[in-house]
Amino acid sequence: MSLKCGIVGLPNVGKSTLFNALSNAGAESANFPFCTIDPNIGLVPVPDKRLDTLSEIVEPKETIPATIEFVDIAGLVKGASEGKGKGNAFLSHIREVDLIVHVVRCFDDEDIIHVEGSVDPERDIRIIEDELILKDLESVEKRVDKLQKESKSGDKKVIANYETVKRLADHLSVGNTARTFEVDEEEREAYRDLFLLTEKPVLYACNVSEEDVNDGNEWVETVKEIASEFDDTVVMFCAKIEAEIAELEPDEKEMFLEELGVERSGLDRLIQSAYQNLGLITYFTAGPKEVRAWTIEKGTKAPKAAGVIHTDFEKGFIRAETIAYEDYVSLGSEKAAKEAGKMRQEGKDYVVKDGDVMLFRFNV
Ligand SMILES: Nc1ncnc2c1ncn2[C@@H]1O[C@H](COP(=O)(O)OP(=O)(O)OP(=O)(O)O)[C@@H](O)[C@H]1O
Ligand SMILES: [Mg+2]
Repeated sequence: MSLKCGIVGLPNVGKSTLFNALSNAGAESANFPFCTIDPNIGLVPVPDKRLDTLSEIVEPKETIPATIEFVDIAGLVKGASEGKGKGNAFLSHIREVDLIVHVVRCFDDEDIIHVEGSVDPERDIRIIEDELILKDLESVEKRVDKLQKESKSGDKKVIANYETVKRLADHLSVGNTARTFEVDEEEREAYRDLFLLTEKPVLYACNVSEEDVNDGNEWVETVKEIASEFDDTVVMFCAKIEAEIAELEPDEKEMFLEELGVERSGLDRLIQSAYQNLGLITYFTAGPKEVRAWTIEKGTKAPKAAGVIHTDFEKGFIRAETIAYEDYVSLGSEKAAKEAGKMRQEGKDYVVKDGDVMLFRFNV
């Protein structure tokens, strides 16, 4: 399972610099996976200290991190929803993503052209949001027309759906996002399959100057205020620094970060936030051949989690031998955890927890 994050924003705000840093960072992390699927799509490893710790204990042949997919989408301009600047193609790329990483320019630099002529995160966010809303409105209006025709049949369900989408069209047309539209699950059925752009969760990535990378600036505060309204996450980073860090070897990277006075790079924080925002958690498998992080959605039960490794594991699931990450590490080995009674036998209704170290028993 690979969930996609789309990097979205105005032109020239640092999207590609961020994407390149992400891809380089992956290429570097030695034994696994940055793999470029397309110049603009990359599988990026999710940094996780726990995986490194397990690996130090087990000393496997290979260590394999979880990954998420990032897509670098070309800059959107005002009028994109009417096809300006290849807007329609770019907007359709956004349709395919699970999370929008909205890069906002929060740095001043006369040499770097800003399409709107000045730095103003509030205005910039609004421009992008408006284009997404307009595109959604277009899809919803088509649905309104279709359901209006169909509702002539007198079918109660169709009429109810028609009323829902009409209400949604009104909501969007005054500049609101689909996320703030109040509906219950049944009503949402009327338009769920439209995959509206403004229903997707957003993570704001504030691109600041080198000087502001530790303390931020007023522009970042503005973005935080906007984001707080919908509980969206804000991550601050400097694309320029990240591009430099991505070129470094892992030990050089640590030294560089220490000099900067930060523990994790902006990129690492961004990847981790994206992962969390997608509602994803990690469980581990740990053996001499490989120590590996696997991605599941929060709330996944053991058989389905096993199915991420192999469909046979799910079909023939018997039980999962589970050790919590903390127990594994504090006791120092699988064997010690087992002897201390910390290995649990979990059945098919067990909801897998973040950090569980698991061994699946199954028959085929
Ligand atoms: N934090 C920063 N400080 C200074 N310069 C930066 C910073 N981030 C990016 N830049 C510079 O801004 C310019 C535009 O960056 P980039 O090409 O990544 O933008 P983009 O959003 O991908 O643009 P487009 O939408 O046109 O593809 C580059 O010259 C880059 O080096
Ligand atoms: Mg670009």
